[in-house]
Amino acid sequence: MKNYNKYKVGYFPPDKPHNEWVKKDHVEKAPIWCSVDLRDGNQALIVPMSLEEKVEFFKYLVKIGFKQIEVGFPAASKTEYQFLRKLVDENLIPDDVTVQVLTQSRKHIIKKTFESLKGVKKAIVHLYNSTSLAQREQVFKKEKPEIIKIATDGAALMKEYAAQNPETEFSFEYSPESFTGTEVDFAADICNAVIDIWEPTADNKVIINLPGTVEMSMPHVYASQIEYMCANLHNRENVIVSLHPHNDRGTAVADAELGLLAGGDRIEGTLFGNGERTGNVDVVTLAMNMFCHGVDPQLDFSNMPEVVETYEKYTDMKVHPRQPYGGQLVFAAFSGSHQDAIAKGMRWHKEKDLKTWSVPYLPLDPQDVGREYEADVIRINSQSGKGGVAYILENNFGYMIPQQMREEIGYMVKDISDKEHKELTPVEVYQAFAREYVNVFDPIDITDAAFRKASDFKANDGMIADIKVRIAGKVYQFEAVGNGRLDAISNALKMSPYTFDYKFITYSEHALSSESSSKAAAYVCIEDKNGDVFWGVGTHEDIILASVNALVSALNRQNKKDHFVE
Ligand SMILES: CC(=O)SCCNC(=O)CCNC(=O)[C@H](O)C(C)(C)COP(=O)(O)OP(=O)(O)OC[C@H]1O[C@@H](n2cnc3c(N)ncnc32)[C@H](O)[C@@H]1OP(=O)(O)O
Ligand SMILES: CC(C)C(=O)C(=O)O
Ligand SMILES: [Mg+2]
Repeated sequence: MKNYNKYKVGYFPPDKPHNEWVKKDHVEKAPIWCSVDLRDGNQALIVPMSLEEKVEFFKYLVKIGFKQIEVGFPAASKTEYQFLRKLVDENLIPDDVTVQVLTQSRKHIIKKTFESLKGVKKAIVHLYNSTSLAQREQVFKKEKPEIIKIATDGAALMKEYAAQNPETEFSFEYSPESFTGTEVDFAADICNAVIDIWEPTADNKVIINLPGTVEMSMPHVYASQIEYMCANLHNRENVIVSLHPHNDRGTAVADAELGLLAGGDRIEGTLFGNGERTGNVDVVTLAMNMFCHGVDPQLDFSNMPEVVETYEKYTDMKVHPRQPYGGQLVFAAFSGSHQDAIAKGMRWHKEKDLKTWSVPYLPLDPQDVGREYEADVIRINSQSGKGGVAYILENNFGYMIPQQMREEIGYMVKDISDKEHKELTPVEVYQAFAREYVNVFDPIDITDAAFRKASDFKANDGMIADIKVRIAGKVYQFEAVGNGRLDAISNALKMSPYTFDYKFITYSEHALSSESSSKAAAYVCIEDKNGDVFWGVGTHEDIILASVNALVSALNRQNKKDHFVE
């Protein structure tokens, strides 16, 4: 590709990173979560949310469990301002939730921001100014001390306004915006200058937010920057280090996870990663990654379909079908070997009554996020296999297909999908199976069967079958003896003028639990003299008649109509 040499690394990692965090292998506790859906997410929408939409989305974020929510940039627009006023005036902010607002470090904007907060019980005021080399040179055209002054002037002003509004419990947050393109020692200097003005205490900590405003490096570099900041911030014990990764390189989640290992305490992100350009870090993925490591994320995504629906409704964005945890297809297995392993894994878990989850190919139990095994997991197309088809027939329709029969049904079903070039629904799978194997009564149909004990028969369970059978349109009556009812029927059928060349290979039966509790299903396999096998399935309220139907189905599959042409 041309022009690669137009680019160079634009970040400044610490000279001697300790990278101690590498020794940890997972995030051990939930961070403080702050949703920025209503601010960073909203400012990136083609049409930002209306006031009513923001109110509804706010309520939903509260329902999920966010305790800190950045509700907007009140100085930006009337809607933003009025939205905050509505939350305050109509008492819509629960006592355990703190709203956060963003402000540039400019006098009139800070003033307006504090006005918008009048009467609120608790609030985080979030101040930012850009600190990167590129922004200093190209946008602000200022040297480092002047950039520090922008931050400290704003910080001092915020302290004044807060003092004038003692009815509100204010917390302060500062972001060296464009942190990832800022020399780490300068980032520490500017943050420390702000911290020194705010003088945090154990009762009133400040938040230093270190944004990956533009994601510029590999995640371990961002984490080493976070480690450096944690080691060099003044009054660290009274500072909450917050991370705000964006996803320009597609690794925001990794930035956040490694950043937490490196000392971060708090995460700012959005549902499904909505936000500027490629988005903010996806809080759903982050939280669910913790969940799948056995850590309570302190956010509730147990009804993921509802989360997706709500997100799509208010942002007018779509959740990608392969979006981790939330996408429509993230639990779906179309391919045969995956289906086989999942079906066996699910059975294993059920039989062993396991308390921890380890089903192959399913890192998460779909039911834990409100998804269903039947509809979401095993799906059938031309890549599917016998295990998947058998799973569908058993779990959706109650047919426990014998092992030896599965491969034949698997190929029959996937051939249909291949020919029609489409996914088959469970009902279509069942219909194909039923059409081909179950109660096939043409050209042979036993219309009447009666049994009586054969008193002179040597075997204890000797039976006589008296059957009426229609074969290719003609009706016959035969009577024969056998060592059981099915054997007697088979022998009676062999009395017909047509040659039926077969021997029994296998027979099995079970109650059909899902279709009807009073029905039974029977499976018969017969083999001709060439070694070709024919399966048939029978269902009936009477288990004996189910087995008769299975035999007749197998015979009909062996002997098509042309067999009976005289
Ligand atoms: C990474 C982020 O997401 S940061 C948040 C970004 N979000 C938004 O900007 C959405 C809301 N913003 C707005 O509605 C508007 O930008 C407002 C109302 C805040 C300000 O509007 P305006 O003053 O008309 O315009 P604008 O934001 O372009 O201001 C640019 C000026 O502010 C300065 N400026 C920009 N950001 C900051 C900052 N954080 N602190 C101090 N000054 C700043 C610029 O250097 C520029 O200065 P100049 O006038 O001397 O050239
Ligand atoms: C305002 C800041 C925190 C921001 O959104 C960013 O840097 O991405
Ligand atoms: Mg951002």
